[in-house]
Amino acid sequence: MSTPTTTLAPDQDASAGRPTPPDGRRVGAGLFDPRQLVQSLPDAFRKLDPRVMIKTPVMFVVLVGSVLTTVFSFKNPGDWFGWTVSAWLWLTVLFANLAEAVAEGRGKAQAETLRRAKTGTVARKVDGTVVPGTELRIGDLVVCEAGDVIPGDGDVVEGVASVDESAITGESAPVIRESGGDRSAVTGGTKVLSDRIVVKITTRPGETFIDRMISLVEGAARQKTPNEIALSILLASLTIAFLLAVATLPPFADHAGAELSVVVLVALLVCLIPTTIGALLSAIGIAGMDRLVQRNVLATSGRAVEAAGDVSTLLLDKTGTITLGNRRAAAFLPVPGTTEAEVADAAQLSSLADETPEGRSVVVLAKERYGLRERHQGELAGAEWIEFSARTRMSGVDVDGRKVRKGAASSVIAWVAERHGEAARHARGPEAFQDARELTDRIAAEGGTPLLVAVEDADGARVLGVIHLKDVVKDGMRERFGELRRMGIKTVMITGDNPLTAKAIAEEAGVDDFLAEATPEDKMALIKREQAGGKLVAMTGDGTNDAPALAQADVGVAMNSGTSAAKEAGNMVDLDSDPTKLIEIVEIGKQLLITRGALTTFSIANDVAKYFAIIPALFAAVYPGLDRLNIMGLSSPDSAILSAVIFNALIIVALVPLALKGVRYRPVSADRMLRRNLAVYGLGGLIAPFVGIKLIDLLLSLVPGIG
Ligand SMILES: Nc1ncnc2c1ncn2[C@@H]1O[C@H](COP(=O)(O)OP(=O)(O)OP(=O)(O)O)[C@@H](O)[C@H]1O
Ligand SMILES: [K+]
Ligand SMILES: [Mg+2]
Repeated sequence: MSTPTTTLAPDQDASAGRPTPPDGRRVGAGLFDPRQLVQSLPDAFRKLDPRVMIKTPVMFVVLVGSVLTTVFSFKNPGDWFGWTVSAWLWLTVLFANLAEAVAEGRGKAQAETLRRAKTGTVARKVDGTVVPGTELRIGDLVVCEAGDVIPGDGDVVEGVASVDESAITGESAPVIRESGGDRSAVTGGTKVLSDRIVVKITTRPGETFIDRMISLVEGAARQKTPNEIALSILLASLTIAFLLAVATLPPFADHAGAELSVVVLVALLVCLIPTTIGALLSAIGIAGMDRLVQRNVLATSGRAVEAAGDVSTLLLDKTGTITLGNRRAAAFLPVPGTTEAEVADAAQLSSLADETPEGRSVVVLAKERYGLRERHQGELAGAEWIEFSARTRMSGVDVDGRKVRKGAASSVIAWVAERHGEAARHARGPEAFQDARELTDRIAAEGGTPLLVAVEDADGARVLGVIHLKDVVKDGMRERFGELRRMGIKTVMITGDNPLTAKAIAEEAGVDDFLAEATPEDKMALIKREQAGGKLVAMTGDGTNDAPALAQADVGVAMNSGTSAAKEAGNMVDLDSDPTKLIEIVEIGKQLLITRGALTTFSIANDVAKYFAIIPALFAAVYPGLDRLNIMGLSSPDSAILSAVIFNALIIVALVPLALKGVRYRPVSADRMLRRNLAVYGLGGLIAPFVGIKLIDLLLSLVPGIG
């Protein structure tokens, strides 16, 4: 294993915890540029293919209507009305396709950049053979050195290196990838900047992370989500109902002595069926995915994004998510009978090989405050290092017949108790730990993490004192959790820390609940319990330990810096490896659902008004009394029908920016949001056409020959 030539410490993973702008939006994201409409025009025409159109039944009906009215117009070439209606019906279909094309267009540029990262890598296998990156198989071991582009996805099995992941994250600062830990996954297409690593390939060529990212941002892998399918069925049913209703009109009109042309019937049908939402539905879904991509989150399915919108329980890690995560040693506190320097010395000794941020901070504090110099590995030949694990909650060293341990109070006390057996000096049993307990409880009550330091030597096993680890709750957490609460989401903090510390931090941060001394099994059990109560659960994770829970959660966000297992198990990956992102993901999911709901409401409401424009127009000649329904006072039957058709088409384009950007979103309960949106978009949907159609009618009446 080569030593890293970079000075970047592993916890300085540059992307982790990168500050996002206050509103969570990257510059440029969500902005709508009218030029996109023009750029997407060719795609909009391509989508006129009936095999593509049939996937949106509402718009397919409009397409058929356009063909019918066009055929009719060819038969009656002198009928300007038929031609105009046909033209606007074609525009309606085109506008719908345009909405989808614009939504897709935003991912295309990103896909292009990604493709560039992919082309032509070669892989050097450990056995010395060189093969093209496309011929790698799962399990192959490849060597990557400074300057190499990593040929495929995998886990580092040997070495540590700094890697430039800007090809996928857009972030130029290098990150550390190393074997063994929760930072072992590497992505094909990223570049090794220093050192040498051996990577075990975990995905087949063509199915790599970048391949998946490309199909994702291009929308190629997009499938309708369950909610979209349900809504599509509703829209199709409405369409069939209106189709039947319109079909009964000719006999009825015949009977009354009125004559209804194909053009008028098609125009009526198109105005009544929910074309607005039919046209915008897929754009809304794509835009939701895109909003996630803009924040460097990749969802494997639209379903995951939707689930994020329905989540009612959020599991958040304490360290690094709610707190800053650089938990540092702040003081060494001796129990009566030992000195501070003794505690510092033992603490430092136990931490010399402890690469966790906590371990390194202990070494630093002992050096700074107590002038203890770092002992070199050479002086400690024969030492057996005990690495920290979340399960044992301890770390330490066995050297020169002396065993030193530091760790969570319960673990260290158990370790000492196991050792001194019947020794006289510990005859008081658990009470012997009273002094230590008092110290740890005091630290924990302030939200600090106490680590007990203990030794076993010729004098027996005993607790020496306590290390006070300090961590700081991130700014603005209380407000964020307040927002989540208003949305009706319960937040649960999960930590391996003791219950007292957990309680103090939970109170300070304002989470609803906490789970202390949590093992991976506890996490899993918690998720299952919440789900059994019919709730959707979201969580983040990075370790192999987290994989089962990530898979079980409805929304499992894996950190890009984490292990391949975690990334495989979750249904989202955060390229920035920022666990706080989960909160934004939920907001994006909610916004997606709300946007879809709002535009559906608007669509159905705005069709009602068209009724009042068209029905009186149809029967004005035979039933003059119906003219009372003509509350808009439209100038003529032809103008009324045409105005309604034109409005019906234009409203689609007018709403494209809203569909892409999402409706304005505030953290309130789903109930209040629903009521508010019914009021705004329902009422708006009712009123807008009255105004719009009247205006168009006025404009049309200026054209000679109409009205
Ligand atoms: N380097 C270490 N050496 C010894 N003990 C440690 C070390 N780091 C942490 N501990 C102890 O182990 C406990 C569990 O740590 P772990 O990292 O699993 O959870 P955590 O960081 O407290 O919470 P989170 O789940 O949010 O990461 C800590 O509360 C602490 O008491
Ligand atoms: K309509
Ligand atoms: Mg931890």
